[in-house]
Amino acid sequence: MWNRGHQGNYRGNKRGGYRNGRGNGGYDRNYNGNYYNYSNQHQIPPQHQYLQNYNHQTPNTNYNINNNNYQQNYQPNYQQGYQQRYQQGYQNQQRYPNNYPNAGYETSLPVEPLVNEPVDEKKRQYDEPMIEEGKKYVEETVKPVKSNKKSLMKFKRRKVEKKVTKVEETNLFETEDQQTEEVKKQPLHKEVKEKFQEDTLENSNTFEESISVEQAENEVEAQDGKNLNEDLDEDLDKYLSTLAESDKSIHGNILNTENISDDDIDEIYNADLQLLNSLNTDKNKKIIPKHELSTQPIEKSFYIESNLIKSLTKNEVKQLRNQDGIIIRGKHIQKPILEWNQLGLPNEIFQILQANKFNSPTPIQCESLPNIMSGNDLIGVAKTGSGKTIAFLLPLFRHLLSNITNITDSKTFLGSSPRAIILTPTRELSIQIGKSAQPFADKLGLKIVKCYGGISISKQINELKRGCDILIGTPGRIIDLLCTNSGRILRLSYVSFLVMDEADRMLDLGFEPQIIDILSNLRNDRQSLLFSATFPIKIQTIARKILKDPIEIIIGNKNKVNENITNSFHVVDKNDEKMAILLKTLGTCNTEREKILIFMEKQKSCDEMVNKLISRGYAVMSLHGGKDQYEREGIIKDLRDGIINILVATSIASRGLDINGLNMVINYDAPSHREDYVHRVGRTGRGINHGEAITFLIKDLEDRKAYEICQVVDKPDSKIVEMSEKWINRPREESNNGDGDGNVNNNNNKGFIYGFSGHGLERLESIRNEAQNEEKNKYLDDDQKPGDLNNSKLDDELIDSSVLGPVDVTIGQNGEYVARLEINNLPQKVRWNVTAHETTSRVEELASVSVVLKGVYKDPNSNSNSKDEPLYMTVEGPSEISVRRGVSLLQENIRSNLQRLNV
Ligand SMILES: Nc1ncnc2c1ncn2[C@@H]1O[C@H](COP(=O)(O)OP(=O)(O)OP(=O)(O)O)[C@@H](O)[C@H]1O
Repeated sequence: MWNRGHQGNYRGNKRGGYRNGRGNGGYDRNYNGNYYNYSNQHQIPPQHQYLQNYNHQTPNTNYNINNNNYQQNYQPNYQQGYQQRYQQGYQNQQRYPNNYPNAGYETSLPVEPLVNEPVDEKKRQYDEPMIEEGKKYVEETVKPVKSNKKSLMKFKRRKVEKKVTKVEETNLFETEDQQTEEVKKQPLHKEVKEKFQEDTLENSNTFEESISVEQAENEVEAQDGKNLNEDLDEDLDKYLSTLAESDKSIHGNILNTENISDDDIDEIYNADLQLLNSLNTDKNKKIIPKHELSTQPIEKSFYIESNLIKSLTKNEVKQLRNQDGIIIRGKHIQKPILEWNQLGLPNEIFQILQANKFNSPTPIQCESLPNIMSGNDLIGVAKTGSGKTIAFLLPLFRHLLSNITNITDSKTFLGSSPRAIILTPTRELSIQIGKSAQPFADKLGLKIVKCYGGISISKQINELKRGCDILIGTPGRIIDLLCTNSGRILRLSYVSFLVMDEADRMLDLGFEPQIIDILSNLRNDRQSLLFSATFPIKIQTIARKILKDPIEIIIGNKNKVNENITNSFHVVDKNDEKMAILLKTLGTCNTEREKILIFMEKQKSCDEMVNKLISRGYAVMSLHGGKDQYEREGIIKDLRDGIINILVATSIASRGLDINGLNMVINYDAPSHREDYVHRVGRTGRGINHGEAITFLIKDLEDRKAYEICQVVDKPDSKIVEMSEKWINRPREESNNGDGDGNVNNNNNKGFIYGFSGHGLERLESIRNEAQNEEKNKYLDDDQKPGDLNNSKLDDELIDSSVLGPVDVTIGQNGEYVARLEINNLPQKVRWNVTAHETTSRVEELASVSVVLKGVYKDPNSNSNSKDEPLYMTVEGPSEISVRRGVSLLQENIRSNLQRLNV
């Protein structure tokens, strides 16, 4: 019985939840009203007391719905698990009332535990008090309410007729709390509940599809949005449900990808664009509707040099710059400022700077502020935590205050015409920038809207309809919004100020086309800024295309770790040795007061680490791409507020996070690339604070990682220098040139020695490319390796059209969807690239599929009798959409590599 009920709830949860962006398959939100992930065995509420109890209570609890034995695993633990999660949910509802607007109302919780399986005696002594407490609470306060799909539809139809105006009314409330309270009192809620109970009684036998009042309200809320916005026509509704469907499929699939390393799952929406294009319209490409660009003159230059700055001689300026290791290039460069008052900032801004105790500007601020405020485009590269955000925010505000744009609204346009846009690669960074900008915006009367994936698009639409001066967001979601309702919700034609933060990351992820798409909707004469802490050479080239005659400012040694951070290393023989050292390290920290960020490579490892640390009494949570946006924000807030002191995360937390008191970063799994190292450890030692970074490296296995780290750490530890040199001086199987016929010669074991001398960064870049090639070699059979690296042409007919053409998706034995991509006949470089770990793991991550390389390479020109199948890749996933998406990402990679080779 309970199984059926539970399944119904789960399904209803997914269906009800996705509309408001919460029900990301697997998060038992409706069930317990909080962020509990089925796939995480011991996801914890952020109370220390509870952390400890929890661990003892259900050490073997397994709620992993991916597991085929899910029901078996789940059932025995249901009783205590449900009670625990319920309590956890209740605690969280109290802590985050705004996240749980229906807290205190009916929930879908069953009144009675539904199973009576014997509970392990050992556990019972821990469990009983909590079960009793939970049971009591449930009996006293929670009423069971269920309905079914039919009743929901019936109810929704009635709602549509009534044209509710709830959202407009709620805007009148001053605080969110007040709003929540008032909303509860409104007739809408009463009506929702009554109608639901009525319908529920009528249909109480239909258990399978039961959904809760909360879900129903969510659905109705989404519907209300539609009623409110009569002008949002059917297209929008269709569009939203399309998004929701893809959301559902993507997030549902995330549960299956706990082993992926989630460098950046944030950009899932970016990669979804293609998918959305095909789903949303019959056209293949989603076109951003064009708006007429504003031609109002833009005032960009506000800076007037103060007398003191005027008096600085060239030599003095040079000396000042030398002290901070500043390199500055470009035309019409301004001298740096030394004090805030040399900028002519409005009083309101000045007051906030004072309130924040930002007594004087940091070097990146000193150099960039006068240059930006003189109207220049600018590329700013400065270390993590060096104050780049203020360096672009202050000129942005100044720009908006001086450009009072006259926005002409046509009758058909319903949304916002922001005047400034800040693009970020991740949601977290959007939130972080929004947080820094909000106090200024409040004082200056400017409206900020944040738009990023993972949360309800309809809420963002509603926000945009109320106006926006500054749009902060990730490219994928912004494009979605630009296309929404035929471009009547958001247009960028009035944007005169563009910022791209962590720009290298955005471009590096391969989202250049999306960015170009967005930029093509902006005025050409806008002012553009680009900021980052790392700036690899290849990205610089692209950046220069986007900006006009930019001034380039590089503070300190670019791509280097901030010197406020002490870097230390533990070289271990085996992975297993790390845990003991970690515990010893944590033992020496005051984990009650200090905050620590531990980086791991995989989502699953993060969750496992959390369990281990909880069992030792630490207040810890994990953060990775498998968690939905609400959850991620809640976890960061908990760390910020000191509710937890340790966060275990994948590289998703490596950029933008600015947490006060975070004084240690531990790279339990070392990062693969130098930029990642810089950003990860840059979460500590921010502003004027000192930080500590500890990195574990495995002897012999991670020499290359040591090498990467040595490039960005000032005085690296002798242990890792040794590893790094081992990598540099490694005997290396040099590729032979082949004989031109595709036949492979024997390898010569030529020693290939790189030194540090030579051509600086370019030299290092070429070494790095070599390293990447080495990695690619691992994926290929011996007879594939050497070949002709310059072999760029192959007969067209050898490239089977099935590689780039439509691919069949079939259903496998276990109900999974599978597609096959023939890659045997592709040129070697293209094969290497598409099979490289970086490519496949990114595709797996973005499309929530698994990509496997199969078969063996067969020279298309030779008549081999081998029975093996020629090299191919399989893309496997739980939905056709995800598989097609995986295939199209791989094809895109192949296509761009073929183009590069000029095939
Ligand atoms: N002039 C200043 N004086 C003192 N503190 C400052 C100043 N400017 C910024 N800060 C503080 O320094 C910290 C780091 O700033 P910010 O987040 O802008 O760094 P960042 O350079 O963008 O780092 P990252 O590249 O890691 O995102 C923040 O807490 C910010 O409030």
